[in-house]
Amino acid sequence: MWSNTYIKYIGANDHDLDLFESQYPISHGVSYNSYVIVDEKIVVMDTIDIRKSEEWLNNLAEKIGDRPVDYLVISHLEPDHAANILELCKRYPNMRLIGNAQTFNMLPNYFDIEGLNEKKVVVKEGDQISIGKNTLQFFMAPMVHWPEVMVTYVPEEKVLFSADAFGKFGTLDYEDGWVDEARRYYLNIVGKYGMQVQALLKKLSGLDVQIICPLHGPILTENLGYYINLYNTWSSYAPEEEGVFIAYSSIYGHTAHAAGLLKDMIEGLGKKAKVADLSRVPVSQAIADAFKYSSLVLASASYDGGVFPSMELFLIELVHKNFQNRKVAIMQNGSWGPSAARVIQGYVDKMKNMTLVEPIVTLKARETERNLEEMAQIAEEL
Ligand SMILES: Cc1cc2nc3c(=O)[nH]c(=O)nc-3n(C[C@H](O)[C@H](O)[C@H](O)COP(=O)(O)O)c2cc1C
Repeated sequence: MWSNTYIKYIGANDHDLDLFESQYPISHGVSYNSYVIVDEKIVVMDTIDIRKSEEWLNNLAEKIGDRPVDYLVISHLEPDHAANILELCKRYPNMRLIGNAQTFNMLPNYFDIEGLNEKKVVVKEGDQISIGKNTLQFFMAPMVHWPEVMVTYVPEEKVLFSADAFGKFGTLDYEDGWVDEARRYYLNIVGKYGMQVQALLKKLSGLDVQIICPLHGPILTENLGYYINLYNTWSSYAPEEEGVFIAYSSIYGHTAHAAGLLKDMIEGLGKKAKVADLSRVPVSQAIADAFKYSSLVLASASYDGGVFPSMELFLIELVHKNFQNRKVAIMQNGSWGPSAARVIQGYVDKMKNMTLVEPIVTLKARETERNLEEMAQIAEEL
């Protein structure tokens, strides 16, 4: 793990949590990162999830020995980073808490901290605090993805403490190439707030950042342009890759079969296509793939005069995450009164700048010759 003369990692891996934020499956766990800056003052950069308090307190003690903590910087109050604020206040009664006005509005919702008024140091955009050889400089990042979020820059080390930005699922002892789990993390958790992320990226572009210390996932030490470009793509709702994501919901398998045929047709034209069964793939994965590719196919069985539930959940999430700027095609299946397309279209209408590729394909169980012709047509146009 990267560290330098002043900045030390004191976080912990969680290999056992099943669902992050009670909804995202994390088969390779997650890390809760926390850092201590050991300078003339000792500064802790965020605490940690309650599940790893003991390990974190031991890590901190190992780095600072008997020296007391002077400051705790609170980047935001989400419990996976803030659960130990009260505990740290008890251990270090003279410690000051650094946050912004909104941090201190919200802090009493979580903890009763004795003497909070004397402990708090309220910072605003651009404020600086000297801690010895180094300086902490604060930049507000409201709604990335909580209202009180702020990031901290240490100009002397060219290090950015980026809060949840540039984070990912997966523990630090699991190597996976970063991008897939960072995409799933970003688009599901922060995806709705593209505009606010764009504002933060604009602010950061004026800083000489060479190291990014996020609150989940590895410290980023090289090739930062790659990560920043991806964040720029994701937050501007642009596709990352030309290709078609075919998301289907099927009860008996006919729609699944048609989705597979469409994939073959698209690939036959030399284009990239990926298929996902929405009843089996986690919706967070399907959301990440929908954002990754330039075109989306929504294919579903009809269900009780509407659309199959796994498709409806996916559509609700797409709208919620501000999904936009894509080509979209619709396929419905219904053996007696097809109703899926009407519902799907209602959701697509709520998304910005979507181009519907026609015709809408209606299957009545098995695909017909006519269906195959229609599918060939949408394969061409996607
Ligand atoms: C509970 C239930 C409700 C259904 N509701 C409808 C419906 O409203 N309209 C319709 O045409 N078919 C309905 N169907 C039938 C399926 O949509 C139809 O068999 C379709 O061809 C299934 O495609 P699949 O093989 O991809 O699952 C329903 C099936 C079930 C199990």
